Amino acid sequence: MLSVLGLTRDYDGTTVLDDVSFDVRPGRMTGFVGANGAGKTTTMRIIVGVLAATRGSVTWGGEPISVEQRRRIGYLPEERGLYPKMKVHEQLVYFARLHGRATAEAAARAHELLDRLGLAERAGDLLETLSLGNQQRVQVAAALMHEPEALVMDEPFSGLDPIAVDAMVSLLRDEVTPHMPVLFSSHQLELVEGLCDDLVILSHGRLVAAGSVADLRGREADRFRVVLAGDADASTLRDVPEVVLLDARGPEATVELRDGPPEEVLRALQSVAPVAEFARVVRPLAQIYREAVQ
Ligand SMILES: Nc1ncnc2c1ncn2[C@@H]1O[C@H](COP(=O)(O)OP(=O)(O)OP(=O)(O)O)[C@@H](O)[C@H]1O
Repeated sequence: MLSVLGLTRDYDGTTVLDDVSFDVRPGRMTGFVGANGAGKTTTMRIIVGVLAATRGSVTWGGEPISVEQRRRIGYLPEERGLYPKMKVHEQLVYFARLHGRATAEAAARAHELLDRLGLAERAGDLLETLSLGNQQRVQVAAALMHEPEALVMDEPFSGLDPIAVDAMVSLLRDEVTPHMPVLFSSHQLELVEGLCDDLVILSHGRLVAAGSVADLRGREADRFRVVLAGDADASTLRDVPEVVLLDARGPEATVELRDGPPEEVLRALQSVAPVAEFARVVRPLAQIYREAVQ
């Protein structure tokens, strides 16, 4: 497990990251979200070791992270870091060689990754001749070239079209092993929602929420939407002792379960009126996010 403990970073006396602690659990995708300037890039840079913390630490497996461990992280930097005048395939091999990979092995891996990302035909082209979205795909391939043991990716999906996002998501899913912690920042909440298991939310340099998406949603796990059949008035559900009626409009209502498993509650509701629909309310991630940063 990769963890940050009490991370704090000051710039010229201004604290931009304030006592931030969270875990990036292995084998799970952790989405890292927060408004512009919240401190995500700063945190990621500290994790990979290109920026020093003012206070706090980064650990891997419970021990302070070593230089060697940091080399085994696949990092996608925000500022990107490819050579515009170098050919795509050559460039990927070069990055893998920097990580000590043999040339033949690196060449095969580069072909495989370019193929997975739909860029096989561009292998021999100069990077600068690719569209920005395609350069982004090459950047992701570069981060994966040395078969990293952890991934830290700063907005890997920004600027990608939906097809490219799908290819990237599928590639990441294949690359993530059960031992691999993965942290990626994004402003695309629907994407994070579909992809991540855990979520870390920063606001103004402070941690406001961290945990599994299921847990963060679970705060309202017992909230159900009820639609009564016909034009029955849902306000009559006020008399059902098993629920608290939160909202009623025509035949539709939102209720919170007070007592008992959902099947029993449904039976209690049906004793008042025929029920056409009874479904747990799942809060969209965007709502969890807005509530957390408010
Ligand atoms: N080199 C620097 N000198 C001074 N302030 C900096 C420096 N780098 C970052 N900051 C400040 O630190 C704060 C956090 O920035 P950071 O880039 O970590 O945020 P972020 O969450 O990644 O934002 P974004 O979503 O826009 O990428 C911002 O207020 C930024 O202006």
